[in-house]
Amino acid sequence: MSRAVLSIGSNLGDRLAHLRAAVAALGDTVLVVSGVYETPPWGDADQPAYLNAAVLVADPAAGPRDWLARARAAEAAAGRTRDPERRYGPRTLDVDVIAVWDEAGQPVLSDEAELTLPHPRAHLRAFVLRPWIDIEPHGRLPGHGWLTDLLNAEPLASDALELSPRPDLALESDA
Ligand SMILES: Nc1ncnc2c1ncn2[C@@H]1O[C@H](COP(=O)(O)OP(=O)(O)OP(=O)(O)O)[C@@H](O)[C@H]1O
Ligand SMILES: Nc1nc2c(c(=O)[nH]1)N=C(CO)CN2
Repeated sequence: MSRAVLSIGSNLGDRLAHLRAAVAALGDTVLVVSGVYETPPWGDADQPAYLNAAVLVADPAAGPRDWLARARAAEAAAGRTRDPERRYGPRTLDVDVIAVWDEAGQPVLSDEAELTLPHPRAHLRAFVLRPWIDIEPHGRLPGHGWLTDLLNAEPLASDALELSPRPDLALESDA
């Protein structure tokens, strides 16, 4: 059983619809979806606020590259657009593969440019860790430790105060 945590984010157009489209595109691989958070832009301040969430997915047949391909397909399904000139600029939908575990429950590590695991900036991003804690309160980011420790220490603790839970924006259509 390969398991993965994906981070989804949107700050252009109908942000909630884009997140919902991502969850729909992941189909029955989706085990749990976090709450939705409104988050200040990270890495490039001059853009609108994001909606972010985390999704736990599983598929006995999927390898790490399959999760990347599915992330890209989910972005395409939501009509991903972005400004190619801006590294951390606005986008209709971003789906990142944060971490993958193999069938034995061991974290998959990779330093390839096309798929780096765990995601090389996940430990710096409250907008990734906070939603992930919703669905795995005792989770660990491989190589970095407990999610709650990471989020409770500076500088992420300050960033976490800037995240707004949006319980009014449910992602699962049957929620
Ligand atoms: N864990 C990963 N998840 C998603 N993409 C990855 C990962 N590791 C490497 N990549 C590669 O990163 C490249 C850029 O991805 P993307 O456009 O989503 O980056 P970004 O969202 O602008 O920045 P960031 O990766 O910091 O969120 C992709 O071509 C992809 O192959
Ligand atoms: N709050 C927030 N900021 C970001 C996000 C995101 O999903 N949420 N994604 C980015 C892409 O690299 C850059 N900055």
